Amino acid sequence: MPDFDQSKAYAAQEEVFFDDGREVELLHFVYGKPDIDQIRGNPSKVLQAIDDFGRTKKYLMNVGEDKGKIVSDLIAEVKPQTMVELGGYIGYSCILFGDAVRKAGGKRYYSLERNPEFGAVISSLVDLAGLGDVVKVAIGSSDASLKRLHDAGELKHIDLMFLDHYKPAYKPDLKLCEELKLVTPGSVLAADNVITPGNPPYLEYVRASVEQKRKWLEQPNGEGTDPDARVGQKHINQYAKRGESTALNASPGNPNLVYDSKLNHSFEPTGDPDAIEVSRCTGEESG
Ligand SMILES: C[S@@+](CC[C@H](N)C(=O)[O-])C[C@H]1O[C@@H](n2cnc3c(N)ncnc32)[C@H](O)[C@@H]1O
Repeated sequence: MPDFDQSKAYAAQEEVFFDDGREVELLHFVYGKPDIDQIRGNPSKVLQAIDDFGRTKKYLMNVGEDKGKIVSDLIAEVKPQTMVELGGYIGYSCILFGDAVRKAGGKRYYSLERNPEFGAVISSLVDLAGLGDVVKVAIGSSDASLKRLHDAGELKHIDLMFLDHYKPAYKPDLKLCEELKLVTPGSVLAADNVITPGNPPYLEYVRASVEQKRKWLEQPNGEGTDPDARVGQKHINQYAKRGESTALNASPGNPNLVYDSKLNHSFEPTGDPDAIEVSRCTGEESG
């Protein structure tokens, strides 16, 4: 793994580091750039402008260049027709990966974002980057959006999924995708922040054997809809401001799916160590 280039570090994360007006401030910053006409229609230049804000103004919870490269390389290899991200924020990963999906010959990049203000920022910057033909932003809780897109027949299969939203929702949302047959053998998952802040329940699930997953499913009370206590309370509290429900869907998933799962070490845009877990669904055992 290459070292982190400190000259590219984002500003440090503050106690309150999102949903404090900085997302709209970012829009003014980007659209106020003297070279805005060169930025229009150019995904790399839009990303540069966002990085510029993150480095010189305020921290932004973007995937960043280093971890972003792991997923961009995966897109070039997997060549997904359909890619879904859970958690879009201001559109950094959406623009980086939406552009990579288009270059790899893919058709659709769905960005699922719960906060409507953030969703509006994503749409504005995606439009600025000229990616409106590939990207579709879906506003709402990820599980509700997955169900809605599936039930409408719009989302039939997920070739590659980037998980980067509410940490306790990674595992239940994956299980929902399994149940809806959106994730099947051939699907690939890339999960962000599995070290910072960490996500033990998700890692345990994608690394478990089919036998273990069948045993968990047989447990009398199931897993319930409360966040797993192993995911930090600090992360859970961050989303309390809007009074959004933290209840999780209780899908049984498909325990018969087999994953080949590997940790890829890298860095947050601040330089803090983090990793992306890449899990390839390689098969399905008969039940
Ligand atoms: C870390 S940020 C995403 C960063 C983005 N993927 C990037 O790298 O540019 C997490 C985002 O997930 C959103 N979020 C949290 N819980 C969600 C849920 N249940 N459904 C959809 N979005 C959610 C938050 O509003 C926030 O914008």
